[in-house]
Amino acid sequence: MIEVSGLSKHYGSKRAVDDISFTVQPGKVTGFLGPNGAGKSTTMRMILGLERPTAGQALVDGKKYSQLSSPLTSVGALLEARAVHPRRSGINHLRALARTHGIPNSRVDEVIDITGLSSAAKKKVSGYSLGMGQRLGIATAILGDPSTVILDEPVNGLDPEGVIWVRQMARYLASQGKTVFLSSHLMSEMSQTADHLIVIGQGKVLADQPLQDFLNQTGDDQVLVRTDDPDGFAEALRRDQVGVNKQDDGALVVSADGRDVAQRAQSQGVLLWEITPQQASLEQVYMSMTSDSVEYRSSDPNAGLGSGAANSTAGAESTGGHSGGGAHTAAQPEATPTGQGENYQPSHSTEQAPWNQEEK
Ligand SMILES: Nc1ncnc2c1ncn2[C@@H]1O[C@H](COP(=O)(O)OP(=O)(O)OP(=O)(O)O)[C@@H](O)[C@H]1O
Repeated sequence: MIEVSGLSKHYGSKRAVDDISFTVQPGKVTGFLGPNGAGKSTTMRMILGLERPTAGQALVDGKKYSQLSSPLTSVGALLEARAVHPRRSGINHLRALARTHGIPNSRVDEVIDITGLSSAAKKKVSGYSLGMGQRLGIATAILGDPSTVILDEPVNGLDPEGVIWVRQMARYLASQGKTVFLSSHLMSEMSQTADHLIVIGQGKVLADQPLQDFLNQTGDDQVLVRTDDPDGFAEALRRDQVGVNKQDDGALVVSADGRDVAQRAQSQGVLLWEITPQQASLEQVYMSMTSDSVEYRSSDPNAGLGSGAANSTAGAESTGGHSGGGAHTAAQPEATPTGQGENYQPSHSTEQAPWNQEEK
């Protein structure tokens, strides 16, 4: 479990993280969501003892990171900084790390298998693709079979297969009772992975609730209706100043609640044979929630095109980029106490590894 209370981080006058409190529960995937610059990485770095808070504290299983006697077996992390020697092979990187905690080489083989790295394990890390680097990062994070796993933007830049793999891995770890804390600025990804969402914007917590509750925060009521006379009904609605959009298949999406639409249809003598409430997409709810806290905004999608210069104001929803600029790779915090191998207790077998199976 992760407990964050009154946590702040100021860089000069910049409040990167501004008095936030939340708890990340075990047995769930908790998505940590926010636009670029919202404060996600800074928060994660404070949880991992890589950044000193200006105020407040972050505890993992009741202790500050620096107080954990065997960090690798308590909390595993994938951060953005590249912490692997490029000329070292993946397997040697893992073995070296394992030795610091008395973790047997058999566990190294196990995580290589779990993460699908077998064919690349003996190759130098410098030759790894982004996806392979992410797999090695996750192998590093789970090496000590920790009860808490923190992944900062783990799907950034991955191909669809890699994205599905990370998703399955996160869900599997949660199903094993682990605390899984995953950051992303991609709503679509979170909607398929997380059970619980913590949304952050400009260093403040904007929402902390189950995914379903988040989804239920629909803004304006909208219903999809079907009728034999979509054009006539749409015209009548527009005359009454009710917003309506006709879809290619003839369905109408009407900005009103179902009862109102049914009454209007009745008064017009129009037969409706479908009325379906429309749930706002996670994207819509998120965009409206964070619209005031986007640090980098591009109002015109064509802005900068043709100038020959790269547009530096990347939109908050850009899928492949990251304000940090670099690829996300493994960063198990290196400053870890050593020689605590007796704490290592793998809790699960790698047989039938679900993350290596095809998504149904
Ligand atoms: N070392 C630092 N010095 C000064 N400002 C910093 C530093 N680290 C982060 N910031 C600023 O703090 C804010 C939060 O940054 P952070 O990287 O935590 O955001 P984020 O939500 O992880 O964003 P992203 O998705 O772009 O990584 C940003 O405005 C960032 O520019």
